[in-house]
Amino acid sequence: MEYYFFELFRAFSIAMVAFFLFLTWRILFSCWISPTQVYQKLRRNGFGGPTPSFPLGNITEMTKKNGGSSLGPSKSAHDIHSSVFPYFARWQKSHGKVFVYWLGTEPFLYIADPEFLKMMSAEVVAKSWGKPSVFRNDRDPMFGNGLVMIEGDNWVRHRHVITPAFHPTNLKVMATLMVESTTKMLDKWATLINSSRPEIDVESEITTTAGEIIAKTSFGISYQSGQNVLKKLKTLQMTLFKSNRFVGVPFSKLFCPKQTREAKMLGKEIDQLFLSIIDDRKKSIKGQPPQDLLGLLLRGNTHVDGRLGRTLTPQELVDECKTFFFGGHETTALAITWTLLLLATHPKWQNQLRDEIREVLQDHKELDVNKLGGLKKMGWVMNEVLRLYPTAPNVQRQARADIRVNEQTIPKGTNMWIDVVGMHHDAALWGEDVNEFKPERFENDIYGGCKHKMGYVPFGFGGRMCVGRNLTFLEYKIVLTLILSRFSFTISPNYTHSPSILLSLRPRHGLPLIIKPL
Ligand code: HEM
Repeated sequence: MEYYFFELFRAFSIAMVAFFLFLTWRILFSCWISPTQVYQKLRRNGFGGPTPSFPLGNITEMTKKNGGSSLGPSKSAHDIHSSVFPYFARWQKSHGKVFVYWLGTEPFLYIADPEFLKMMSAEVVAKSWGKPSVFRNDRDPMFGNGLVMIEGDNWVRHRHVITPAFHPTNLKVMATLMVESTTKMLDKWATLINSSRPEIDVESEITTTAGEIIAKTSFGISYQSGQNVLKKLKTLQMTLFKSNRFVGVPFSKLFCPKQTREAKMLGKEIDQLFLSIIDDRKKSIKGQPPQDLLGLLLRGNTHVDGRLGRTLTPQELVDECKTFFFGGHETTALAITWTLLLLATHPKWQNQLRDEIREVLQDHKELDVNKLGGLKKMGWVMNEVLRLYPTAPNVQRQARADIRVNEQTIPKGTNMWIDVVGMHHDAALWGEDVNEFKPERFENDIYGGCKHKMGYVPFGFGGRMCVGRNLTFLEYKIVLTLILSRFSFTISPNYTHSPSILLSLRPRHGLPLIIKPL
C-alpha cells in the first residue's frame, strides 16, 4: 500500500515538473525567444529603431511626460505632431520615417512615409490584413468581432453585409434623428445663454449629442432597453480608459485586475441587452422600412446584392452595434469640436460658411438634406480640420504573412502603426504652410495639394477604409449647419490649447466657447 502511494506521488511530482517546465518554455518562447527572433529578422532587413529593453520595450521613453507647455491658438498652435507624439517626432530625427519600436514584447513598424505605405499596401489585399492582436485582446469588450477587428473571409462577409447599410440613400432616413438631437442641444445652449452663462464647453456637449445620435442611428434608443445599453456602453468606455494598461507587456492585465474584470462583466451585460433588442426587432420588423443601421442589417441578413446567404449571427450583429458606437461617435464629435475651435479663431471662415448655408439652403425653416451636398466650402473645412486634427490619429495593421517592400521583408506577425498626424503635418508633403488652417487647399483637389496621395488618410486606406464616413459627412453637415444658423462664437479666455491622445485626438481640457445668438 505504502509503495503504491509512493509511486502515485512520484508520478504526480513528475507530471507537475513537466507541466511547470512546459509553462516556463511557453512563457520564455512568447515573451523572449520569439520577440528576439523577430527583432533580429527586422534588423537583418534593415529596419532600425530605438533600442528596446525587456520587458517594457520602448514604453518607458513613450510614457515620459512631454516637456512642451500648452500652446496658444496661434499659427504654430497647429504644429501638433511633436506635442501629441513627442517620442515619434524624436525618433524620426534619428531613424527616419520608417523604423521599429516595441510596445512590451510586441514589435511595431512605424510608418510616416506615404511611398512606403503605398508599396506595402499594394502587396496585401484587404482581407489578408490583420489587426494587432494586443489591441484586439485589449479592446475585446468594446469591439468583439466587429468590422474594425475582424479578419479574413469573415471580414469579407461582414463588410458585404454592412457596406450597403451606409449608402447615402439609406442614411438620409436618419437625418431627422440627427436634427432632433442637435436641436435639443442648441435649445439648451439658448437657455444657458439667456440665464447669462454664455461660456459653454462644446466638446462635452457635442460628444454627448453624438453619442445619442449614433445610438439612435445604429440601434434606436427610443425604448428603455436602448437607453440602458447607451448608459452601459459609456460606463464600459470609462472603465477601459481608467485602467492603466501596458499594452504589449506580458501579463500586464494582472496589474489592473479590477478594471479588467469590470470591463469583461459590463461587456457581457451589454451583449445580453443587445441580444434582447435584436430579438424584439426581429419580431416587430416585418413590413416596416428600417429606420436605423440595425434595421438595415437585419434586412440585409436575407438579401445582399440579390444574393442569399451572406448573413450575420445575432452575436455578430451585437459586435457591429458596439463597433458603430465606439468607432463612430467620438471620432465624429471631435471632428465637429475641432472645427468649432478653428472657426472660432478664423471668423472669416465662420462667416463664409454662414453665407454658404444661407445661399444653399435659402433660409428655409426645415433643413433639406438633399441640399447638403451643395455646401462645398463646408466640405473643404471638414477636410482641412481632419488634416490638422485627424481624430483617428493612427491606423493599425498586422502582417499575416511576410510582406516584401522593395528589397526589405516585413516579417509575419509585425504590427504596423501608421502615423496619420505625422504625415498630415509633414512640410515635405504639404509645403511651408503645412501648419496653417487653409480650407481652400481642398477647393480643386481632394488630396488638398498633398504631394503624395497616401499622405492624406484621415479615414484610412485601401479596402479597409472607414465604412462609416458617409454617416460622418451627413452628421457633420447637419450639426454644423444648425449651430452656424443660430449662433456665432469666439474662443473663451479659459481655453488651453492642449491636443492629446486618448484613443482619439481630443482637446485635453475641453473646448469652452463664448456663444452668442445671431
Ligand atoms: C470623423 C469620423 C471618423 C473617422 C476619422 C474615422 C476613421 C477611421 C479609420 C482611420 C479607420 C481605419 C481604416 C483602416 O484601417 O484603413 C476606420 C475604420 C472603421 N470605421 Fe471609421 N471613422 C469615423 C467615423 C466612423 C463612423 C461614424 C462609423 C460607424 C458608425 C465608423 C465605423 C468604422 C468601421 C466599422 C471601421 C472598420 C472598417 C474595416 O476595417 O473594414 N467610423 N475609421
